[in-house]
Amino acid sequence: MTGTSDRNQLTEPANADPAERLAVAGEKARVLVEALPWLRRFHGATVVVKYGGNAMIDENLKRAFAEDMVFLRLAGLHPVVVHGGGPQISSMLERLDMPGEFRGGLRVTTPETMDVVRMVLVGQVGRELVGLINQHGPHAVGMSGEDAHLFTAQRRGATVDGEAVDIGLVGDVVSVNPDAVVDLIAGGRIPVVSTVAPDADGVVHNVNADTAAGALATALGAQKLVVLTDVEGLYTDWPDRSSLVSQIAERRLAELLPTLDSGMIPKMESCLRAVRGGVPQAHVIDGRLAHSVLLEVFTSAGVGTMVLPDARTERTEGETS
Ligand SMILES: Nc1ncnc2c1ncn2[C@@H]1O[C@H](COP(=O)(O)OP(=O)(O)O)[C@@H](O)[C@H]1O
Ligand SMILES: CC(=O)N[C@@H](CCC(=O)OP(=O)(O)O)C(=O)O
Repeated sequence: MTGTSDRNQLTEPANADPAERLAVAGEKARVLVEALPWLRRFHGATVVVKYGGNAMIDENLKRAFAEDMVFLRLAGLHPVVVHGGGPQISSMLERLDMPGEFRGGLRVTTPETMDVVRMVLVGQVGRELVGLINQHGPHAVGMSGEDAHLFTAQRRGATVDGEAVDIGLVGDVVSVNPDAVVDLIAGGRIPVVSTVAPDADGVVHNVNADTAAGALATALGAQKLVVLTDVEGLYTDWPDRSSLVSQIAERRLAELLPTLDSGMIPKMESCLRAVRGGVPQAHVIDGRLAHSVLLEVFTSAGVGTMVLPDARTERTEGETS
């Protein structure tokens, strides 16, 4: 392997002396043993992973992400991938010489834009992820919010400077029928979900992928929601780098939400929705770090920011994964 994944591996120089080789082997064993309690705890658990945006444009990171999903599956967990693709949609719109405006963090979606969103998310980004995962075996099956009533959307607007504005065919998820995802999980597959969704009249809407991931995690009764992004986690006083938090209670996050900038809003709303909906823990982690999902699930220190229900924050001192 090359590039980013290499830098994150424990490498052993070919000419290392025996003492050095023993030290490296000991470190590898320590890392494996550290995973033991987390393997036990999350065996059989459903973990919804939102993969998207800027963490999704590097080829090595994409391959590492696919490896992580297969690793989780083979370790006895049930990963469910919900993917975004904002940058990919924007670059396709640019190639087609079509406007690509965002308002209040959401894409203004005309019927013509919606055709491109659907084509890129379902036909391109979803297919590519499925292909990368399936290089390791017949694991991944792609689907969209349109399949088997998975998501029903309701048109929503955006708020800009306190004013409600119309942004076209953009929806919120108002109901989830997770049966098809549950069937795939029961069959040992890894569902890979693209977030376009029909409204009650069958008109397809563009749904923010963070929002959809939180709704799906709740409907599945997932044990974890993991949202990848392009920063280390949540900063309580962005962009002050000393304000990164490793753990935050639901109530404190709700207070903080109105102060967040647009990119972080749907992610933290999604984590809050999941935790309030019964998901025991939700995480925002750095997708620029190869294998960040494995580090989050299987190491005691974890990575990124963990959102917990208020009742659990005091009990989890020293416990992160
Ligand atoms: N409080 C905050 N903590 C962390 N990041 C923040 C915060 N407020 C705004 N951001 C911005 O949100 C961005 C992540 O959102 P976004 O660009 O939509 O992510 P992605 O492309 O990974 O979906 C970060 O790169 C950062 O610039
Ligand atoms: C309504 C809305 O804004 N939808 C998003 C859907 C994709 C997405 O959410 O992608 P990321 O997770 O990569 O940002 C969009 O059109 O860009």
